[in-house]
Amino acid sequence: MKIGIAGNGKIVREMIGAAKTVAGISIEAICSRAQSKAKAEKIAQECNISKVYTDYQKMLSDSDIDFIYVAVSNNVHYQYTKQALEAGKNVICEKPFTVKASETEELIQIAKDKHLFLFEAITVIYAPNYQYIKDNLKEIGTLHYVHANYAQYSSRYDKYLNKEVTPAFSPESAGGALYDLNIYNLHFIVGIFGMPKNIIYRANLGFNGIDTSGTALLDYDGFTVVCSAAKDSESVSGIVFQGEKGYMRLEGATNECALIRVNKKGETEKIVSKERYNHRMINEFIAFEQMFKQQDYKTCYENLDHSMMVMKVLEQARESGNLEF
Ligand SMILES: NC(=O)C1=CN([C@@H]2O[C@H](COP(=O)(O)OP(=O)(O)OC[C@H]3O[C@@H](n4cnc5c(N)ncnc54)[C@H](OP(=O)(O)O)[C@@H]3O)[C@@H](O)[C@H]2O)C=CC1
Ligand SMILES: O=C1CO[C@H](CO)[C@@H](O)[C@@H]1O
Repeated sequence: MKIGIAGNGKIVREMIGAAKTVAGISIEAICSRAQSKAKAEKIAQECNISKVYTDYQKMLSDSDIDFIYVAVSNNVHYQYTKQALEAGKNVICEKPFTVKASETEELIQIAKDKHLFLFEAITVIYAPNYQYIKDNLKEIGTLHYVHANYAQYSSRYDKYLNKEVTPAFSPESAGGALYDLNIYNLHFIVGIFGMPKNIIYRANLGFNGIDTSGTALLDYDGFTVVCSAAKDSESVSGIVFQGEKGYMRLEGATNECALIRVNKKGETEKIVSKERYNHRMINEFIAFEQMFKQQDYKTCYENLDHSMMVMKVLEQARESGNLEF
């Protein structure tokens, strides 16, 4: 799996560190807009990447590359991914897939038509602890309440308060708490329970109309799920599943899926900590490499069906929260 990276931001360094630990993956090139060439050059130098591009089309015509990792701001995921697929490259696209559900639908169709791999870089669905909860949730009996909360005071929020808007807080870049953090809760919940019957989103809007935090309510048969996320305040993050026979709690940030506590009536607490690597992105890159090596389009396209469902939920939440992008 020979990867060319589009982007030079915070996640790119993390991805390089994680992907480099996976056998079978190499990073061939990095591409940045001309105005930010220096940032890409610095990453290339520090991370030992041999090629730096400032022209995306040139990177797309590089025959040493078979995958593009799209790690630019959310509003340009669609454009970058579409161009890559049309150039015959497989793509790993950062979360959230696109701004609109119809864009994701179109990308999936192009990938299928061209028989290419298309992965959403979403840690959650590749985490062993997510799979554990999915497989074992029935142990706690009939569910009545689920609450997911991912609250992390953003390293960019102080700038935002000083009216310096980074992509993570910009409506033009499709940033905000729903698209940046609550997306992880939605992947987790939709991955387990499927499409909700009804979705509403109530946002706390900042001075530029971005949701700095907010809560989505997802109605399922017999129970409601609360999905909250905050970039403007810190709290205890996690997901609680409450059933008639007990409760299960995923501890910590939803994208980490670090630890599960299972408490069943009359039993001592069970702690589950399935195999984890020292970076949350390693599991997903192992899975991508395996699917590519085994030419496992079936799993890839099943995961795309899941991403598509999440995009529909995300879009309904955005519309219900009156977010202006
Ligand atoms: N999987 C994970 O754990 C994480 C995923 N992410 C995702 O990664 C992506 C990038 O986030 P992050 O690295 O934090 O963002 P940064 O704000 O650090 O970087 C933004 C990147 O987007 C580029 N960019 C911004 N606007 C445009 C544009 N109009 N056209 C082309 N490129 C543009 C910037 O390039 P330039 O320098 O030229 O402006 C820069 O490379 C997001 O989609 C985010 O959701 C982020 C963090 C964690
Ligand atoms: O996806 C993400 C996960 O964590 C980050 C914070 O550390 C977020 O900012 C980010 O966009």
